[in-house]
Amino acid sequence: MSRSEPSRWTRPIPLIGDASAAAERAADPAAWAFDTAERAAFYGVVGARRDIRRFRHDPVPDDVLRRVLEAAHAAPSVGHSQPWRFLVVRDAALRDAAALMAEREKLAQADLLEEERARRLRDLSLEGIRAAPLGVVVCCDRRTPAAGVLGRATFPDSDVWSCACAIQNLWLAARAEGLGLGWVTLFPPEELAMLLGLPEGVVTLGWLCLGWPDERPPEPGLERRGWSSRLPLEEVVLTDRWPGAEPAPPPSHLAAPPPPAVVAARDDADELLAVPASLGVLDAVLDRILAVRPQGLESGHLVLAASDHPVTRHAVSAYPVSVTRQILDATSAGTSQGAVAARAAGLGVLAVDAGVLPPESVPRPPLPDGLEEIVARAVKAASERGDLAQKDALTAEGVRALVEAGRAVGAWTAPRGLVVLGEAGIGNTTPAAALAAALLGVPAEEAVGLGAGADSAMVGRKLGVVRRVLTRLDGRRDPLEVLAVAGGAEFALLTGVVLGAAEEGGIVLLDGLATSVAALAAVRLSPGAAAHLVAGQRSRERGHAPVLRALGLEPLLDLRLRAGEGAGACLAAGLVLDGLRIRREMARTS
Ligand SMILES: Cc1cc2ncn([C@H]3O[C@H](COP(=O)(O)O)[C@@H](O)[C@H]3O)c2cc1C
Ligand SMILES: O=C(O)c1cccnc1
Repeated sequence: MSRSEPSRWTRPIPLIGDASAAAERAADPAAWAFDTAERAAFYGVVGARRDIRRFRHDPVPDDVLRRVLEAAHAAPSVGHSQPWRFLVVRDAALRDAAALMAEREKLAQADLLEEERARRLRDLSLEGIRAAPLGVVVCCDRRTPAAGVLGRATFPDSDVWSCACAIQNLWLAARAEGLGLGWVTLFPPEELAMLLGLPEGVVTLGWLCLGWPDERPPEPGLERRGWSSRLPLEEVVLTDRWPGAEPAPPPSHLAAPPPPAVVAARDDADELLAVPASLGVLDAVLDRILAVRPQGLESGHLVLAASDHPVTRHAVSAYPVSVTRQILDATSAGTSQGAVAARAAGLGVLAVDAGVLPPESVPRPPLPDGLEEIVARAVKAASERGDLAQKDALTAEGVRALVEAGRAVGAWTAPRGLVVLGEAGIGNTTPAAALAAALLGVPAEEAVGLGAGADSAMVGRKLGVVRRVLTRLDGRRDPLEVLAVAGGAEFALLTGVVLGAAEEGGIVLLDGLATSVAALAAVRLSPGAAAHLVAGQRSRERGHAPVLRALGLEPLLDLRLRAGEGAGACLAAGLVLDGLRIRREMARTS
């Protein structure tokens, strides 16, 4: 293919927004700083901010007031919600009433203190409320439901913190202007709200006295009066974990990609002649892949693990057990849905028999480089199988052997490209649901789905089995134990594949629920594995979405598949390989 292109295209500079280039940012990460004198002025203001208690009567010019209020309004707020309202109180009668309220509260609180502290509190001057020409009451309008504001659902009080940030901005701006500010919170909040006529759902953060200061204290007043003193920085800055906290768990030998690799992948993407992140979810996935594997990927393998499941004796699948053998044989013949999808995406196929009866009728291409023997030994070690309801799916020894065999398969596959996971096993959506419920700590109903086509009576039986497994587990979450009690051979093997591939710096592409729970078990064993995972799709199976959420992964495709065999992951693999090719071959700018 001959392409004529200039050796380098010029970088399109956006006419709005951030015009900086990744190359500029890399050349001098500190270039966004203010100059030395400006920084000194800023720290000067921060260091000279004081809580002012004595004020002059001179009026504050409107333009100065506007500037400090603009600074307050420039504060950060949760989800950019701007929950603050600044009530500027000029009415002397209102200020008198507020001062009286604060004085009463001060005396009431002093009565509760021991004598020395009480005397100091009584000495605290609240005269500023009357004397300062302005009161600014910062109110927080809390009437927006927390769930509707980005970032507030988990920290419902972050709207009030935003208002505190506004107060700090106002305070620093006031100091820079030479104004004094005193923050008074000695109010019963409901009384202050009543005085100002605040509606239900609007709260105050106290009263700010604002005016020209009639004192210029070199250090904080409470410090000067010996109320307290500034702690040394070393006492308030801690490292990593709270002193005396439980020692951190031993670090997993797998680590997420180092930050420079993540930034390098982003820098590289910035050079493309394309709208930044134009490929959306795919671009985010490509960035993650290239952070782990800067050299990229051009092909890969579908690792399809298959196994029988004694749980089928409880009538939990709409299909006979013999179908598993058919899928595996069709995979060997290159004609199963998963095998064809793999071929279409340019992937090789490793069909792994983790315990399927009867013996094959189509000869299975043996696994390469001694993996066949490793897997066969593990399958033998894991020959004791259970029905989940009464007996654990596997023994602890069986799980260990299968994980280790999977690890060898992953380690072989990862250096050769994408590691695409697939599974086959009639009945396996029941253990998949049990694993999901156990690892996520959710009830059976949130994990059990229709599988290959259950009716409601069958779903009821699946629920019954999963509940019994969860009862037997009794809250235990150790991943290897969970795999033994609630899993099955292909799950343990695929968990190992994820670990082995991640240890080799590979990228693992997940399919449906079964492959994703196997990956979740791997991540619970070794959190660093998470950086190596890509969610190919979100399937229709009930428990799949919560498992992907727990893995922190956004799926590339959402086609309501219920295919298994890695078919969805292969479709996604095509997309990923195309995306990587686009990154490699498209025009770059400088
Ligand atoms: C013909 C056929 C081909 C499949 N290929 C994958 N599965 C998928 O369905 C099975 C799990 O669903 P359940 O738990 O309901 O049995 C697994 O083999 C899975 O890979 C298939 C299922 C069938 C019937
Ligand atoms: O979620 C899946 O991958 C799935 C669903 C139904 C049957 N087999 C697999």
